[in-house]
Formats: sequence, structure tokens, C-alpha cells
Amino acid sequence: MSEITRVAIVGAGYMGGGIAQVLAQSGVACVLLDAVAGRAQTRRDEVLAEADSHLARGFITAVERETLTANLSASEDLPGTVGSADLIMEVVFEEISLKHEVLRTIEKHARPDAIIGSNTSAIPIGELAEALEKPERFAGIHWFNPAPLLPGVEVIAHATTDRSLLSGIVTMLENAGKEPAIVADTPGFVCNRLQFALYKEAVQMVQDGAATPEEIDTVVRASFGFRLALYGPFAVGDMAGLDVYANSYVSLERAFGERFTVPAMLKERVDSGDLGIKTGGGFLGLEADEARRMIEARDNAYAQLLKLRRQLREESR
Ligand SMILES: NC(=O)c1ccc[n+]([C@@H]2O[C@H](COP(=O)([O-])OP(=O)(O)OC[C@H]3O[C@@H](n4cnc5c(N)ncnc54)[C@H](O)[C@@H]3O)[C@@H](O)[C@H]2O)c1
Repeated sequence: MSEITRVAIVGAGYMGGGIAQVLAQSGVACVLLDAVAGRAQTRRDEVLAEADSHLARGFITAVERETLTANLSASEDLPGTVGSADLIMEVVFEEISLKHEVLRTIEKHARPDAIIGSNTSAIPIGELAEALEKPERFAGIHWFNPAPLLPGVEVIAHATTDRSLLSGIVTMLENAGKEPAIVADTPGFVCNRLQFALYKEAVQMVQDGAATPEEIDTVVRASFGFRLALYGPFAVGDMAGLDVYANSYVSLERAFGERFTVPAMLKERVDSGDLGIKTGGGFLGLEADEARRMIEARDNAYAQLLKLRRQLREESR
């Protein structure tokens, strides 16, 4: 199977509806299913109403709104709907025994070449795959809330996922305007592992009396959080200078111990003279020309972001 054009979404809750909206408005035929009778139809109606509000606020175009109505449906016929889908998304409650049961039912009715995906937040994909006879057709496809607005989607391959399936998933997501990344099946995947590391340190600072929650939120959103809207930690680190980062860890480790030891991979780079874009190289390995363009684009983007931020603050007053 090459292109994903029909998707069945099992679990027409909050996330199932959001995922269906994004895919259906990009032209993928999506059918919502749920264990509760009538729930899929109700959720379809809610999604269409929400899309009207998105259209009125300029989040989507009139064409996307029309495409959504044409492509989004609800069904009570799980075997028939799952049996005609290229991709079946499991989007039920975050409970492993329920997900296992639902995945077994999906596999029973799915075409032999269909892909099965799960939107689990935190259950290892390999553990969910244990319910399946053909685990190689299974991958995590982890959307973020609210799905219609957040661009990221983690595509998670477990140990035996057939990697040739991933490009079809990525293409479907890109066609729907998303920015997917293929990541390994490790706890928290990428987003939650990083998010919870940050949150833990923030709570620790409040506990230590270093700053209040309000002060921490102000510093984060006005400093590195501002950058993170546009650049990931590696782009930021390469621009800042890897030596600056390595040296900062020395002071932090002295104060807070092992959790701030300079990472070996960073130390090796700095010891070998790779200090990021100022020496050429860095984790992203940008050529001098690319690095220069990135810096120029960064300054334009930050200036625009600053204006947008002020405008949003004024609107929210
Ligand atoms: N809510 C979020 O912010 C968020 C973000 C990312 C991932 N997720 C994950 O997405 C999944 C769904 O979360 P949600 O917030 O949409 O939950 P939800 O409670 O809004 O929806 C779950 C839906 O699954 C249905 N369901 C339950 N058992 C079923 C079955 N056997 N067959 C068919 N449908 C069944 C329920 O009736 C309900 O409509 C979870 O795994 C969650 O961890 C949630």
C-alpha cells in the first residue's frame, strides 16, 4: 500500500475528533467509531461546529472547511469501517488492557496490508504491539493537544515495526500540514521526556525557594521558551556555542551534582574543537552559508515573534 487515503479512528473522544478534523480537512476520508452508541455521530457534529468557529476566526480556509464535511463521517459498523481503511488509529482511554483489547479487535477486521497506529501518550509502543499477531504493521502516531493547532506529531517505531510503512504515515501527516518526526520507542518518547525533565527542575526550584512559579513562568516564556517556539535545543545550542554550554554544566554540576554533568557527546565535540556554528559544525552540522542564513532568518523571526507576542498580550487584556 502506498498512499493513505482512508482512515478509521477508533475512539471518538477529544483527541479522536481533533485528529479526524486535521486529516479530513486535508482530503483523507476519515470515519469516527466509538464503543458508545451515537458518540461517533455526536463527535462528528462537534468537530464540524468547531471547524465553523475555526473558519470564522481564520484558522482554516473555506476550501478546508468544505473538504472536511465531504471527508468526515461517523459509523457504528466497526468491522466494515476498519476492514476498508488503509490506516486504523486507536484513540481510546489510556489504559493498556483496554488498548490491547481494542487493538486485537482492530487487527481481526483490518486488511492484511493496513497500518495500525496508536495515539498513546505514554504506554510503550512495544508493549501495545504485544496484542497483535502482526506487530510489524503497528506504530505510535502521537498527536498533541489541541490536534488541529499543534503542528508536531511523533511517529514512533517499536523494535519490530516495518520501517517501510513510516514514509506513508509521514507523507499523510505532512500533506495535512503537520511536522512529523520519527522517534524511538523510549519512555516519554521525545516530547514528554524533555517536557517532564524541565517541569521537574522547575518544581524543584520552587521547592528550594529559588523563584516563585510566576517568576519562573516569566523567565521561561521570555527567554529560552521564546526561542523554542521556532528552534529546537540543538539549533539554539549550535548558535550559542557548544563551549558556552559545556562550561555552564561545570558550574551547575558543582552546585547540583551529577544530574548536571556535561554530557559525554557534548564534551567530546568541544574537546575536538567543534564549538557549533562559530567554528563550523555543531550538532546540526550546518555549512557556513547555511549557518549565516539561519542567523539572519532567526533575527527576522524573533522580531516578528516579538510583535505577535505584544499583539496577543494586548488582545488578551
Ligand atoms: N487529551 C490529551 O491531551 C491527549 C494528548 C495526546 C494523547 N492523548 C491520548 O489519546 C488517547 C485518547 O485520549 P482522549 O483525551 O481523546 O480521551 P477521551 O476520553 O476524550 O476519549 C476516549 C474515547 O474512547 C472511547 N472508547 C473507550 N473504549 C472504547 C472501545 N472499546 N472502542 C471504541 N471506543 C472506545 C470512549 O467512549 C471515548 O469517546 C489516550 O491514549 C490519551 O492518552 C491524549
